[in-house]
Amino acid sequence: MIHTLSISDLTVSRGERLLFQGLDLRIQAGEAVVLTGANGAGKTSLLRAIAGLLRPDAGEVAFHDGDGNPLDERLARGRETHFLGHQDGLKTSRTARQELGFQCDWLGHVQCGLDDAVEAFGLAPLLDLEVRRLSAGQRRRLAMGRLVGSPRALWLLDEPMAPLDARWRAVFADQMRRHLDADGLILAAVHDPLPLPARTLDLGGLT
Ligand SMILES: Nc1ncnc2c1ncn2[C@@H]1O[C@H](COP(=O)(O)OP(=O)(O)OP(=O)(O)O)[C@@H](O)[C@H]1O
Repeated sequence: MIHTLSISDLTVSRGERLLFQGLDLRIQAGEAVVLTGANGAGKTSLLRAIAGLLRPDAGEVAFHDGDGNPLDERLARGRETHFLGHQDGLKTSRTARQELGFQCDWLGHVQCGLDDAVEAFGLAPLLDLEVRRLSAGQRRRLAMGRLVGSPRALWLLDEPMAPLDARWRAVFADQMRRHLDADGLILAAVHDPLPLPARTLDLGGLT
């Protein structure tokens, strides 16, 4: 299981633009880090680089277990990491039930986790609706169901709270606390503070 995420001397550009260089960051089990910075500073790009969806120009992203042994990058990313991006990544023609079932099967869930996801994010009344009929906040709650329905150590979250109302923000904050208590790791790009203890990495950038 991922115990430590280490980013060393990371440099990322998009097109001609250098977003950041020489970036170092270490996150351990039970820790949350919030990623701040102006629009376009490179928060999403950093999350994508960690997830293996964007190739950095230089530097290293490494994963280690609790004994300090290096983990295979592909397995750490493919089996132990959740990436919740701006797009919820849901198929709109399926019902919420079908989509949650599909997503959690694909990600390797256990059945009780699926029930927990429904319970955690109040999904029961939505399960027979097509995803296309859900509001933005309801879709985000469905997408969040994956985090609980298919437990993985590292959560990479891109403005996770954005479409949620106050009630569901509080619920998600509680889920994040539980994840940290269970030795999970969280890196979340945010524009508003997260309601939990977290270190901050500011990518700065022009407004
Ligand atoms: N596919 C792409 N090709 C070229 N440039 C891109 C691409 N995606 C993003 N960029 C550029 O990279 C820069 C960083 O974008 P990124 O989405 O990482 O910023 P961000 O900090 O997450 O911004 P926001 O707060 O607006 O979500 C921006 O200038 C953006 O225009």
